[in-house]
Amino acid sequence: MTDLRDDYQGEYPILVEGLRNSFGEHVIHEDLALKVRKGEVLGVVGGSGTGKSVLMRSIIGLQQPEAGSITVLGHKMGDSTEEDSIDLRSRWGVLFQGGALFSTLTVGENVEVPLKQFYPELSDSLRSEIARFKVRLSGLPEDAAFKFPSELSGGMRKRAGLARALALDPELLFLDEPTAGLDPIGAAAFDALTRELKETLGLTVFLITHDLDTLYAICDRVAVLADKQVIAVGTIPELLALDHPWIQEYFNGPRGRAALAAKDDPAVSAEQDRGPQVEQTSTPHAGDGPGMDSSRTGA
Ligand SMILES: Nc1ncnc2c1ncn2[C@@H]1O[C@H](COP(=O)(O)OP(=O)(O)OP(=O)(O)O)[C@@H](O)[C@H]1O
Repeated sequence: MTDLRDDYQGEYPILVEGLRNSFGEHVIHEDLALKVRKGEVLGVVGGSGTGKSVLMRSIIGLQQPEAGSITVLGHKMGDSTEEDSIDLRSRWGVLFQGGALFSTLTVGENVEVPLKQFYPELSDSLRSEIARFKVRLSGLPEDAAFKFPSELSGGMRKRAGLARALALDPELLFLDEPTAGLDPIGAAAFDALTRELKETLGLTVFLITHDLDTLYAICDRVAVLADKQVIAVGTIPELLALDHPWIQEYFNGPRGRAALAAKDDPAVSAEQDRGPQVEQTSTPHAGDGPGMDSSRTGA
């Protein structure tokens, strides 16, 4: 297998341009563009059904787009040889909604699945040792490796899913609503773990969430999906400077204000305030509402 791990030096490990997805008459994305920066946690938000999961599935090759180009770690999706696309798949990890663990396998065996698939030459003992390490890395006690998913709490199952996503030492981590269904303490702990792993492992994280606390706590920037496109990308203060109605309602509504009030870490706040200028990635059109012209995108 070709090893492409060292050949990517670019600024944007994920580049999406002109993306179109539809199911029958139902157009989900039209001319959607997005650039994910290396080493950032990018939050992806949008109303229900705006196509956040379909976007993620398109990026990781589980959804064949009708048009557009998607470049991941310098490789154009769809253009690679079979060997290269297998190699590419080993460079990202995915935590799907609900964890998607195999219920008949223990946690450790779940983590071993991708190891077996991509590195069949590993001995059983080494594979099992790596799996136990990933389990611990995800904040679970080592004995969790020997338990079945049904024996774990929801929060522990999420961590088990994360352990599997980290099995191959990925450069990119995709998380689809990781804190959904967790109690506030469990959700905060998962957020802290995500941020810590991102820092220590140098991950780039694509994070779909409805959780405002998560956005405030760990996201470097947030991309907003609406009207079939990514209508804006920026730090939360930058997004708040736009007077798009959905953005205002989302971040400035009662829940948004509560999340802001709950955010008590000044370091996170300072980091967000220092963030880069907001990018407006879509072409403004009638549905974008007032304030989405390019003269208003800078915070
Ligand atoms: N395989 C499919 N076949 C038909 N329609 C689909 C398929 N997958 C997704 N859709 C539709 O595409 C739209 C976008 O779905 P998607 O799951 O990406 O939304 P989302 O933004 O992630 O929503 P939520 O926040 O509720 O999870 C929805 O209307 C959904 O019904």
